[in-house]
Amino acid sequence: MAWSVDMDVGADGVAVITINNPPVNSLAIHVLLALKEKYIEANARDDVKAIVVTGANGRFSGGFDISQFPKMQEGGSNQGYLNQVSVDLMIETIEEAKKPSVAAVAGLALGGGLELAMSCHARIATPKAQLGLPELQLGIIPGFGGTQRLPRLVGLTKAIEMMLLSKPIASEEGKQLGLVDEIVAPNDLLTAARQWALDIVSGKKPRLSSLQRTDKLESLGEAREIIKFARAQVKRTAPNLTHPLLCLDAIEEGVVSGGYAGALKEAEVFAAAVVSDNAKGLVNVFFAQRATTKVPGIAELGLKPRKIQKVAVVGGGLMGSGIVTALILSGYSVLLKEINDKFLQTGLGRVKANLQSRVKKGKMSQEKFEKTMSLVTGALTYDDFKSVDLVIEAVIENIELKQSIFSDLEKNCRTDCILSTNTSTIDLNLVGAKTRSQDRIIGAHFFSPAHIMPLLEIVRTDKTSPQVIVDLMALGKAIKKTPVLVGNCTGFAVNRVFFPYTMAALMLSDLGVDIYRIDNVIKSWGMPMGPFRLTDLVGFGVGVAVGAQFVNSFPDRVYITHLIPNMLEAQRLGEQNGKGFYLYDEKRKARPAPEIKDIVKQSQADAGIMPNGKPLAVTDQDIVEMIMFPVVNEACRVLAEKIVVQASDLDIASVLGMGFPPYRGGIVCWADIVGPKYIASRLNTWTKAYGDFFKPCAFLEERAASGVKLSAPIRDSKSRL
Ligand SMILES: C[C@H](O)CC(=O)SCCNC(=O)CCNC(=O)[C@H](O)C(C)(C)COP(=O)(O)OP(=O)(O)OC[C@H]1O[C@@H](n2cnc3c(N)ncnc32)[C@H](O)[C@@H]1OP(=O)(O)O
Repeated sequence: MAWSVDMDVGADGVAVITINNPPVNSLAIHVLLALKEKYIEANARDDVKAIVVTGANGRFSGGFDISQFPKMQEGGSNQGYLNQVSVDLMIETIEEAKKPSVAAVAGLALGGGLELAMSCHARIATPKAQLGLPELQLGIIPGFGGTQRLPRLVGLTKAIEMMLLSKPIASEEGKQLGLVDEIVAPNDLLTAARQWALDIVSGKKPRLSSLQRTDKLESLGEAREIIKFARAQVKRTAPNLTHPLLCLDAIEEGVVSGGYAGALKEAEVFAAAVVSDNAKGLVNVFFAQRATTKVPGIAELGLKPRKIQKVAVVGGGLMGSGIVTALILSGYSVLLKEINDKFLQTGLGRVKANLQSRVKKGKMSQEKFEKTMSLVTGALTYDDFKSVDLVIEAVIENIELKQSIFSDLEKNCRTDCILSTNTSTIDLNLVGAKTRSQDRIIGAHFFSPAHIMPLLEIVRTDKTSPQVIVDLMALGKAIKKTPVLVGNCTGFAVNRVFFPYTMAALMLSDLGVDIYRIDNVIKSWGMPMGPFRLTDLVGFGVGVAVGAQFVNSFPDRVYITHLIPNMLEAQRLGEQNGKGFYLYDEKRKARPAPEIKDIVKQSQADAGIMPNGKPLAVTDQDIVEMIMFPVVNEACRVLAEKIVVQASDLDIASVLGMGFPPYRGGIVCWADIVGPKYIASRLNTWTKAYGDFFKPCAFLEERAASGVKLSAPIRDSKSRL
């Protein structure tokens, strides 16, 4: 896209420099260099008294151009001028220039954008501007002086909060804190900024250099305490992350040794953070999230999503009521259909309870609750289905039942109505087998609880029309989900890729490794819960049913254990009845269940796979690898079969669907960082010792041998999509 940095010198002697780099006026290196050039020119020109810097099209700047990070992270380009921006541009060219600068901020001033504004001698903003330093969410730290100037403008406590939480603030709060000097209407922005700049020249307003200020900083002793407290918080809440601590190091250096020394420290730690694995992971997640709707073969068609106004949900169980909740929360009218009044009332009750929990938490007013609830209408027949644009079927996983519902839907809905199913296991071609509407049949696979989990797998068959895909993708976005398009196979993308997660853990238990140790290690590594705690949450009944699907579909690579059936036999159903691998109190807090020792021992004896009958000795790293590498292996199969259109889809799906730690970048990104060669060699070793469950697939072996990343596109295999 065309970019420019333009300068316009007015008769009043103010040079207005405008950054124009759509869509968010990001500060790519070439943009920063052009900005520097304009500043040098403005400072040299006799007809310029002061400078105003602003962004085109109502946005100041979204910060440094994030798309330039991956190349640096792969070593394809060094950081070059990026490391000099803080001193060379922000300090020497802008802040210390003889002519004053004022930032005219509309829309966004994030990251490097806000850092540029803070290098100016004043900031004028529009009421809706958003100001923040969200760099930490990308695994990096502010690198253009933000760690120094923000504490000097708003005080240490608030600055640390804004940085550690990557949380922007609006103009009004900025004004109260001292980050913004004046708020004006958008039409007055440039006039007000020009005037402020001239007032600095004439001495009516002070010329303030943020880096030199100390008036907002706490005393040294107090500042050290605040930083110490923040460090302890980071270590407790994000023990696997180092960049928040690096950020605090830079802040502390500035508080102790002055802003300039702090800026030098910041540049040093910024350079290290940019190439860290956490930054690689989080930057990957940033782009992966935005790439899911750019589907090759569909995006080029230029189809516009049709308007969906009314949706019918068939089935008011846990999933159905969660889906209804997600829809009405985004303002959709919904018909909830059940087979009898009792089930209908239960379903509506669940929707009500979902919303009431928001009211209780203060996230929703009573008035909004009533308005939202009024969007759902109950139905016991298909009489009103002619009025709906989309149906989401969410009944139990029974093929005959789904087939009969879909043939009813075909009879009762308009011919342009989209017919979707929330099935997580059944082949979509079977679901629609008794209809002639295959082109408008599609999977809408929500994750439980559907009104909370952010992922929506959109499953297409080879007959689903592109228009229907575009429509459902748009609906997904409208209800604040990240829609990921996947192909039709057992478990689709997420459940399929993660089925070895539990199986590997079960094998480790049969090998003699303590289940609570396994869960603790996996949790410390970054998953929200270990495989045994997850099994309890999902429930043993569901676990057995889903497990059977995988055993049927992929018999070459399953591990079958007696542990799960034995637990079921002992009436341990998981969270559902308060006892599984853990015991649960009324608040659902889990604690180990010593009484399962015998069940575990029995399973170990039945399996008979412990080396020489003794428990396997493993390190924590072995545990992580023996559980996560089989997951990588299955991800490779999903890539090879083109169940997803791009590796980044699997990354974001693993993060949003399974809670894979985003700072590890998603399953494929992480595997590329660890190295396919290492992963394949470990899997081969375990295959020899424990069988084909671990056997690396052809795709993984091939990529390991060729040195090509797993995430690199596949060129020659037949698509399943
Ligand atoms: C040295 C410095 O300290 C380092 C830095 O400045 S690092 C950058 C710090 N800035 C950020 O983290 C902001 C990141 N961006 C965002 O949070 C959001 O994109 C936003 C709030 C700016 C806009 O959100 P929204 O309007 O919903 O649009 P969104 O879809 O996210 O972005 C629009 C497009 O701009 C791109 N974009 C957004 N910010 C970008 C950035 N800083 N660099 C490059 N591209 C960016 C997105 O990738 C997207 O591209 P696409 O249309 O091709 O997918």
